[in-house]
Amino acid sequence: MKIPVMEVFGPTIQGEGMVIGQKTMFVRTAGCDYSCSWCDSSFTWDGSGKSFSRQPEEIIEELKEIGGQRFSHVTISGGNPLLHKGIGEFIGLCHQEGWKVAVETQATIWQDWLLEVDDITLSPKPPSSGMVTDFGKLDGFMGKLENANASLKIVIFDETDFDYAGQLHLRYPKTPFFLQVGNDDITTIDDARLASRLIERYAWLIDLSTESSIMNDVKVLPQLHALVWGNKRGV
Ligand SMILES: C[S@@+](CC[C@H](N)C(=O)[O-])C[C@H]1O[C@@H](n2cnc3c(N)ncnc32)[C@H](O)[C@@H]1O
Ligand SMILES: Nc1nc2[nH]cc(C(=O)O)c2c(=O)[nH]1
Ligand code: SF4
Ligand SMILES: [Mg+2]
Repeated sequence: MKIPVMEVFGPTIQGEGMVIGQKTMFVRTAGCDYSCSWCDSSFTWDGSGKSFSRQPEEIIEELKEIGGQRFSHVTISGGNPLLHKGIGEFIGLCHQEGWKVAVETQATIWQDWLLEVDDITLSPKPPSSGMVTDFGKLDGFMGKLENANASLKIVIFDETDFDYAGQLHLRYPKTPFFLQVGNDDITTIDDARLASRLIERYAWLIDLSTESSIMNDVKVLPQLHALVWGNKRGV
């Protein structure tokens, strides 16, 4: 079953969340059921980017062409990869190659193949995104992942987002919980200025977290790739 692919790149490092720093390839799929106001990958869904429909075997070949022997971990992001049923077959092929597989999703659409994923990052969206979380649906989603290696990663832009994250952490206390600095300048090409802005925002988020009695067992992270490469695509 074909999968619409936007870009394949790497090896690079995972810049976010539960396996931050992990050397990995990326497969970015097209299409999203959300339209977050601050989406740093809006080219996957706003019509400004071009995707190609690929069979799972063709994506495996492309990964080998680009990454050679220099990787053993593949991260599937998007857009929302959970829109695509064909990814199940792709994950099976990655495992046959001996590669681990990670997925990034906002946790709005279920596919049974999610249970085959080695590192699952769930990123429900805070109020600043303009999206509204269906908590009932999310409960069902989290329930099915009880025995999986899943984490929650919430992007924070303001104190309302931080309160939303607190609610989520209280609702799912057993799920490893990550707070991530929001990038509020996703178009600048001034990398030095962006890095200093993001470090400032990181300090602000650390302060909020250390002062909170809800956020005790949490990890507070920047987007490492944004600090290293700014808003550059394909890294
Ligand atoms: C582009 S999304 C694709 C996967 C999926 N649609 C999702 O949102 O989880 C990948 C990750 O980037 C995060 N992200 C998107 N825009 C961001 C921004 N401006 N600042 C910080 N993180 C951002 C998302 O919250 C998500 O965790
Ligand atoms: N290096 C790097 N790490 C990432 N972590 C999540 C990404 C994404 O866009 O999903 C991403 C990305 O695009 N690049
Ligand atoms: S859910 Fe992810 S890809 Fe979709 S609009 Fe939001 S940040 Fe972008
Ligand atoms: Mg990104």
